[in-house]
Amino acid sequence: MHKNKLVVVGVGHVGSYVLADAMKLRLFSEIATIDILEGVSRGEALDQAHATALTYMSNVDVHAGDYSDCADADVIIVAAGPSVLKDDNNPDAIPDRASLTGINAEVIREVMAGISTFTKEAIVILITNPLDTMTYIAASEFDYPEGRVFGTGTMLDSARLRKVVSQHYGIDPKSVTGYMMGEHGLTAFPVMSRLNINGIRYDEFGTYFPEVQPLDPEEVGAAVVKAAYDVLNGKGWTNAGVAQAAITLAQAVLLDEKSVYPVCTILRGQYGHDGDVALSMPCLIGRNGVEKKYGVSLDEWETAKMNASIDYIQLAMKDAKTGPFKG
Ligand SMILES: NC(=O)c1ccc[n+]([C@@H]2O[C@H](COP(=O)([O-])OP(=O)(O)OC[C@H]3O[C@@H](n4cnc5c(N)ncnc54)[C@H](O)[C@@H]3O)[C@@H](O)[C@H]2O)c1
Repeated sequence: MHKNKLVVVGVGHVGSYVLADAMKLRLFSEIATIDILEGVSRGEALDQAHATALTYMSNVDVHAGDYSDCADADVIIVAAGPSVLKDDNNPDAIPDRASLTGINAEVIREVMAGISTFTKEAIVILITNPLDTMTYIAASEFDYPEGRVFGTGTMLDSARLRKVVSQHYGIDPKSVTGYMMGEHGLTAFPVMSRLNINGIRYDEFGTYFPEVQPLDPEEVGAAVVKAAYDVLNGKGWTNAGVAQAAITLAQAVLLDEKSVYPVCTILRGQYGHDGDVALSMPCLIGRNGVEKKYGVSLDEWETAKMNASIDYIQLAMKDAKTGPFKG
C-alpha cells in the first residue's frame, strides 16, 4: 500500500515549523528530515517522534534521513539556507532577500543535486530566498520536470494582502479574494483589478463600504511588503505564515485538489517572457504540481509593476549566473 511521504530539507526556523505543521496535517505516514547540520535534523525529528505518543497526534514515522529518502517521497519541501537577519541597531531595517543570492544559489544547487539523484517524480516546493531565483535554478538546471518544482512565491504575500484589506474593512480575511504577483520580495505588487470581497469588486468598494477610506494601491503594496519586516524585526525570523503556505500547497498536491494559488514558476509565454524569469502568478495545483498557469491580464499600473518586478528578479538571476545569464 502506498504511504504518503514528505521530506523536509533544511529544518531551521522555517523547516522545523513546516515539520510541526506537517505532523498535524494527518496526511503523511512518513516524514524524513535532512539538514547539513545532522544533529539539528536528528533532534527535530526525534522531538516530533516523542510528540506522537500524545493525544491528537497521528503515529507518523518521523525520522532523520538523507537524500535517498527522496526516492519514494511524494512531496519535498526545501527551506535550506540562511535567511535575512534582523538588525538590533535598526528596528526599521528592510534587508533585501536578494542579498542571499550568492550563498543560497550554492545551497539550492547542492540540495537539488541531492534530490534529483534519487527522484524526478516527487513534487518539490521551494521556500528558500530569494525565492524566484532559487525556483528558477531548481526548475531549470537539473532536468527536473518543470511543473514538479515550484516555489511558495507570493502565497505568503497574498495572505498578508488579504489580512491588510480585511483589517481596513473590518471583515474576515477569508472573505477577501486577491493576490500579490511578481517577486516574493520588495517588488511584489497587489493585483487591485482582481481584488474583491466575496464578489464585490475593488472598483465597487466605495459603493458598498462608503464609510471606509478608499484603498490606495501603492499604500497597500507597501503595507504588505512591510508586514514581513514587522515580523522579522520583532522576533528575528518569519516562519508561521510561510510554513502554513507550504503545507497548504502540499495538501493540494497530495489530495489532487486542483486549487488555484499564486506560486512561483518559470514564465512560458506569459507577460512577453519565455523561459527567462520565474515569478508568481495564479496556478492550478494538483497531483502533478503546477498543472496550469494563469497569466491573468493586468491593467496599466499592474503591468508597469510587473515589468519592474521582472527586471529586479533578473538582477538576482544575473548574480546567480542562471538561465540567460549563465557565464
Ligand atoms: N518564501 C518565503 O515566503 C520565506 C519566508 C521565510 C523564510 N524564507 C527563507 O527560508 C530559508 C530558511 O529560513 P530560516 O529562517 O529557517 O533559516 P535558518 O537559518 O533558521 O535555517 C536554515 C537551515 O538550513 C540548513 N542548511 C543550510 N545549508 C544547507 C544545505 N546545503 N543543505 C541542507 N540544509 C542546509 C541550516 O543548517 C539550517 O538548519 C531562508 O532562505 C529564508 O529567507 C522564505
